[in-house]
Amino acid sequence: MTDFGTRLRAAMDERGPLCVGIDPHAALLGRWGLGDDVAGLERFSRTVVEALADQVAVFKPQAAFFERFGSRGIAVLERTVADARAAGTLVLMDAKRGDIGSTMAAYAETFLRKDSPLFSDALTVSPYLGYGSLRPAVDLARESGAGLFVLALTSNPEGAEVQRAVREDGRTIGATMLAHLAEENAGATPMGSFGAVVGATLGDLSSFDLDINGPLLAPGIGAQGATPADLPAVFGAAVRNVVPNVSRGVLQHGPDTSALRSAAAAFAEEIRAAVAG
Ligand SMILES: O=c1ccn([C@@H]2O[C@H](COP(=O)(O)O)[C@@H](O)[C@H]2O)c(=O)[nH]1
Repeated sequence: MTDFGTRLRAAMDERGPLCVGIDPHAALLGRWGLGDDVAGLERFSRTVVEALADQVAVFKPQAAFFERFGSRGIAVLERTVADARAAGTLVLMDAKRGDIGSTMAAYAETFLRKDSPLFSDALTVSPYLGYGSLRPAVDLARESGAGLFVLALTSNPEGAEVQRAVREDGRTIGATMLAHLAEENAGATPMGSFGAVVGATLGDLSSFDLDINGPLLAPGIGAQGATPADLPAVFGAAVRNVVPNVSRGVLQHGPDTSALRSAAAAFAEEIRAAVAG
């Protein structure tokens, strides 16, 4: 399979970079007139995929909202991933896995082994057991043509306590993660498969080197207060590699398919205008 960085760049060029989250919050299920149950979960996820698959580069299912229903929720997640991929849209599984290396290998098998029912084009991972603990996921992603998004500078205010902590060598933890990713992506064209999560909510990030030759997933637009117009100021020259994520900001317009499509199209247009400068 062509590597994830190449497939993502092609999708971004063709459809624009918007990533829509599939986050079936209980409140959203209620707002859509659905039950907070497995049937509601399935209807919600199906509707989002059918409405938006041709319009977005990436879907980002949030695993937590499926896992809370146990094995039947996981089955819905499997079908959602399969439907999205069959429709030609990339799937970034937001499961934020991270553990000691030997356990990380099992998480990697779940989401990054090609014949797994939850195989996804990319996976979010947490490096806070040490970047090296992610090695089994990096290796399997390379083997499978998949990608990773490593939590570097998250969109929530609490993240700063960890990510902006300064190491003995004077670098912050977040900057260190970005440097690891730049190493993974060295020499890749058109860009590498190993991305960073960097919140769109964070204001000026010019003290960080965001030039990792890989994608930057930017959550925080919409419900968390950031807007597409913020992207150039936050990301500077790296804005070309930004994959902006919107979840509730789009999903709140369902279940009406045309309202979902209009909301996604409006975000996509705002992002296009902001990135074009
Ligand atoms: O730093 C991060 C990393 C991940 N997320 C996830 O993105 C979506 C955001 O949802 P909104 O409804 O658009 O706020 C959600 O799944 C988070 O878990 C993040 O927000 N920040």
